[in-house]
Amino acid sequence: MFSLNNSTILKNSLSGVSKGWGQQPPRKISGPALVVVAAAVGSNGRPGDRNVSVLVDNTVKEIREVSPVVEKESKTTVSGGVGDVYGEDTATEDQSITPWTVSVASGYPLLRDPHFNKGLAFTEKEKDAHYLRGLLPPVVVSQEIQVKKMMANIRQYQVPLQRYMAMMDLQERNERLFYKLLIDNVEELLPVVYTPTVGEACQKYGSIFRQPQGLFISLKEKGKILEVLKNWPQQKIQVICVTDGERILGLGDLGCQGMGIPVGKLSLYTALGGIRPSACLPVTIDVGTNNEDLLKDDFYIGLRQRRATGQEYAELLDEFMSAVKQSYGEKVLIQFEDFANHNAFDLLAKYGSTHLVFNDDIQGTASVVLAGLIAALKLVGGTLAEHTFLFLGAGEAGTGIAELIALEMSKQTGAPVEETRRKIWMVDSKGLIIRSRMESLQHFKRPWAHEHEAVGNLVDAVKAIKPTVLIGSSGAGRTFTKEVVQAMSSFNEKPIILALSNPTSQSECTAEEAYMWSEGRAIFATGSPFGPVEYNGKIYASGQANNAYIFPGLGLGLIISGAIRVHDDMLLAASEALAEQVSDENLEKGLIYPPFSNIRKISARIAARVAAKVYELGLATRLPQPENLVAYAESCMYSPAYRSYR
Ligand SMILES: NC(=O)C1=CN([C@@H]2O[C@H](COP(=O)(O)OP(=O)(O)OC[C@H]3O[C@@H](n4cnc5c(N)ncnc54)[C@H](OP(=O)(O)O)[C@@H]3O)[C@@H](O)[C@H]2O)C=CC1
Ligand SMILES: CC(=O)C(=O)O
Ligand SMILES: [Mg+2]
Repeated sequence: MFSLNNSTILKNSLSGVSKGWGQQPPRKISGPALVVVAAAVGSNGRPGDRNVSVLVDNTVKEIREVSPVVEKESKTTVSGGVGDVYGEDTATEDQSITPWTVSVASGYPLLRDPHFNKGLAFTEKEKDAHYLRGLLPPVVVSQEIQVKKMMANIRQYQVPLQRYMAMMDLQERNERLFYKLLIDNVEELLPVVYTPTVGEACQKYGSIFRQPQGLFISLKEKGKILEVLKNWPQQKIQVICVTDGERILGLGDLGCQGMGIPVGKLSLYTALGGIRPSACLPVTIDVGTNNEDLLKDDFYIGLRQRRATGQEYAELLDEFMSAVKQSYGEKVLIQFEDFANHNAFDLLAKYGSTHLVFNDDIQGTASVVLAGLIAALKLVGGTLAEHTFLFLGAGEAGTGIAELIALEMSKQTGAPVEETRRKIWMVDSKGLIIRSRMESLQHFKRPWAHEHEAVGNLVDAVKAIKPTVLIGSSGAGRTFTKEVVQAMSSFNEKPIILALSNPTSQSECTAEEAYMWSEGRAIFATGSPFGPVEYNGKIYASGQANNAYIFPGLGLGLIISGAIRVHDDMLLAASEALAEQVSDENLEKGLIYPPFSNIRKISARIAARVAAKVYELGLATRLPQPENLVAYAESCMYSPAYRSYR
């Protein structure tokens, strides 16, 4: 679909084109939306196709108008007197028809277009101007009433997945209302559109699939990715979130069904970071799956083959990265999400110097955890370098966080990073990472292999290392046992314990367990949200250590400055900006993150700090630098309020 704002047809009136149900005769309009739909996927360049010129923002653009193949054969009329213009009713199952339509987005199609639909909020004037009379009941309601009604509806669903589906339905029906709902009720709806519910949605994505919400690029599209990108209705893309579905949260390989993750992340880019929805493109690269259950599942939506690896994988990714740059330019931000670590680090290293890329699991998580630690120091005292860190899980999240902490320590103390890394220890599935294991370690674990005797499990590692900070990033649930938390609490007055793994089922421990086993002393945060906990008559609220605090603001900062590369200093800037948003009041409650209810203000501040760093590093292309970056960032943010249609 081509969505053309404030457009007027220049030439080639659409009168020769068949009209679909409820479409109006062709006419000149200056309304909200001239939408020309050419949804004939796979029908490129057939005889009968022609180009149509339209005026978009004072520029003449050519679009391809696709002819229906069976039009000539379908003169019959189906019962009820409705002309079977497209032949779709009379065609037999073995005849081909083309699913195409060309329409002006008024009348019925306007109600079916999620970008422009306002539902019951169309005004009387709009109903007249846009052929909506009779298509809607007489009432005209405000967006606020619509929000109230939708929230009441959503709250009636007890099952989280039903809430998720209700939100997705809304997004496909009325995009602005979806974002208004999400922005105004962010703390309540974040767990619905994001972790933990999005995890279950991905597991069941095949069963609940209704409408494509992003681009599926599989091995079948090899050699054609540039064309595939053109099938997406929007062409002014600023942010892409891409996954290959191999490490979806802590749920493992979900193949093509990982699509829920880029869709969810990008809805946060809009709701939390103010990036226009039409500028966001969710992508799933499908190279197969090694998940046997999915391969056997009738409802699985992806390629039914085991994962392609090596050159075949690399070539598809390479074609994708080139096509993206060619289609959207140098400054499109590409966020890698939930790739398995054997690809994630390599992709980041490979494209980090040629594209504006960012790995959320490695870098975004690092930035959010560092922010939480900077805030936590106000509660426990000392500098970063005076603390000792132990990670359970030495993958993308764990080693990414560790590296940023070591970098920040190095900046603060002047000591080389090789030295500051020694304050950080890691346990993986084989025990403590130590020098004697060096030969067998993946490259990203090697900097963390310190001299020590072998330690086989977490509780012994805690007792041996005596960390002040324990961070869970293993994806393995319930690994912070009573013994582990009690050991941490035996030598720390206020142990800092972060259980980062998602979704809730994979959390290293629950909030209740953390407070109970530490006798209320833990400074605790989790990747997925937990409600407040009462222990010994006192209420404890834990924060959410999730990269959702960082990537929307970081992305906004990169975009408003026209950044061409991501640099570690930008991650540090984002951490500092986030840590500064933690108030004394938050800290008094034991919270090391500010509430999500303020997230748009927080994102604007993060964006401003990141943009300032982009300018400072000479990586900005939007010149001159705005004087007040916070105000500028706020002014650039998407608002979901309805627009008035002429
Ligand atoms: N809160 C947030 O914002 C974020 C949370 N996460 C979460 O972090 C988790 C891990 O993600 P990521 O780092 O990308 O995953 P990786 O697969 O890259 O790393 C997982 C690591 O955990 C280790 N591990 C797995 N099981 C165990 C176990 N039972 N005991 C000890 N170590 C174990 C693995 O060991 P080995 O190498 O030996 O196999 C590996 O080192 C996921 O649940 C994810 O949802 C991720 C990003 C952001
Ligand atoms: C939050 C996130 O990015 C993850 O769990 O993978
Ligand atoms: Mg992730």
